[in-house]
Amino acid sequence: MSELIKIQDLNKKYGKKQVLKDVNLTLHGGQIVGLLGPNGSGKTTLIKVLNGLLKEYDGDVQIDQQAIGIHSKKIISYLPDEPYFENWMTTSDALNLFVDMYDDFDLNKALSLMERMDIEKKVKIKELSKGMKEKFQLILVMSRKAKIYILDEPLGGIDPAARELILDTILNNYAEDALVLLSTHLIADIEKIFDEVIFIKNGEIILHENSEDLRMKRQASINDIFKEEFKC
Ligand SMILES: Nc1ncnc2c1ncn2[C@@H]1O[C@H](COP(=O)(O)OP(=O)(O)OP(=O)(O)O)[C@@H](O)[C@H]1O
Repeated sequence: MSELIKIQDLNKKYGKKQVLKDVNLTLHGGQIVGLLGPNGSGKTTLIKVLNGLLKEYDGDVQIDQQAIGIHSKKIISYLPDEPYFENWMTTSDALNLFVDMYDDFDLNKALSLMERMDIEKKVKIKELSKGMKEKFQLILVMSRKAKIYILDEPLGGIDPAARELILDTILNNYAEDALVLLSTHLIADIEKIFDEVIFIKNGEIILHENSEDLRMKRQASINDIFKEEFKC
């Protein structure tokens, strides 16, 4: 499968604080990759670099074998950790925005997922609950036919009963050769869908492995291995 993300010697500081240290990482298509680390370990910072939202860093980042720019923006479908809708927007305004912005947006897919998750077509987004907003945002992101999906905490505000539906939405809505990079704290709920996992600690990648190999080697779940590594 093709090399979709290649990071070499990435270092990022906020003021004097080093938040990403010598990050080297190569990720291929056809994989769902879990980006796992405790609060403040650098997950969102790394994700923002990949999405071109943070431009000041040292090192080299290639997306689909090109520098971050117009091409990477086109092929990455990104779910940020905070909702980005304007207060006045209805769900149908947001759908129209995605139709206008992205050639690869599948409106029919979004409408059918909204129906499945009981989200109405003309409701004001600010009147949706936190979890409903997150579901709606995930629907928009997964209804693009992107090469790379980057999902920052997609299960954050979703109730346990709906998590399976969200996982199902992720699993069934990406092309076989696409890459899904997903950060989460809810490892136990989601680990079954990971092909690979990355552990990040104080801005350093301390582990990057195939999840099945890791489980076999350590005879434990990813959740337990994570707890052991981070002693929490
Ligand atoms: N805009 C900023 N200015 C200064 N420091 C920042 C800024 N954003 C993040 N940091 C710091 O960078 C470090 C990494 O933060 P980051 O948000 O990437 O962590 P995270 O792993 O995503 O955490 P969480 O799991 O809590 O979301 C933290 O120490 C944080 O305080």
